[in-house]
Amino acid sequence: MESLRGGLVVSCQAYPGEPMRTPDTMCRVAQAAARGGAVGIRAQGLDDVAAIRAAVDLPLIGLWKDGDDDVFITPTLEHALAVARAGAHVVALDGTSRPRPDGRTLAETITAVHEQTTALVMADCSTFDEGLAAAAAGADLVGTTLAGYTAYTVKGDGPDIDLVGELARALDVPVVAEGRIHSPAQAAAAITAGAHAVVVGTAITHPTTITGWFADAVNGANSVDKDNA
Ligand SMILES: CC(=O)N[C@H](C=O)[C@@H](O)[C@H](O)[C@H](O)COP(=O)(O)O
Repeated sequence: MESLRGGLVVSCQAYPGEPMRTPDTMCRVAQAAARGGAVGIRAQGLDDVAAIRAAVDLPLIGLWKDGDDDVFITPTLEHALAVARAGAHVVALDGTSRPRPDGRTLAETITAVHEQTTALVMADCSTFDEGLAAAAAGADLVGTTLAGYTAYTVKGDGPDIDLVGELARALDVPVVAEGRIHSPAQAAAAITAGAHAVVVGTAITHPTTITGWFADAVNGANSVDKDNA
């Protein structure tokens, strides 16, 4: 936990069907992030977690996205235990108040992870109240990961820095800023707002999206040129 303080965690994830979705590729992306100054890695899936744990000597936040339910980030206790056994130092799981597929409460899930593994738990939340509830349920870290990704939250273009600040002021446990942090300035703003650590994924590790940002800009400039011609 202390080694994450004030630092950058890089989320290394590829999505189903994408060309980079292999554990070896994600492992190399994580190694590259480590060279760039990441203090931690966040990774999805048991194979990626195991591969990165073996190859990268940094704190590892693991998760397992599974299922079609609203709760899809490490949705059940069995998923959480598997992520811990794959080698994650921290298990990230859905920290919202929505019903979980296995019927367990968040508190029951966190307690069982603590009892059965040595892993810490990061609760991925979407609102201030969920952050408070997750800390009360025993989460070791509270993340803003799901802000804008639940039916009752609004997805802005950028990160929810206000939520980061509100949670950091209210909680004793570390708050992790995560979600739509797309620039170094936004990452710095999250730390200034009180985040213990900042997680950046897409803007560092998802070339398809980054390429799209540049392609859109170039295409936009092309049409302005044509309008002016
Ligand atoms: C909502 C959800 O499923 N978030 C996932 C959580 O692990 C990932 O898809 C994100 O890439 C990650 O949170 C990092 O965020 P960003 O890629 O915006 O920097």
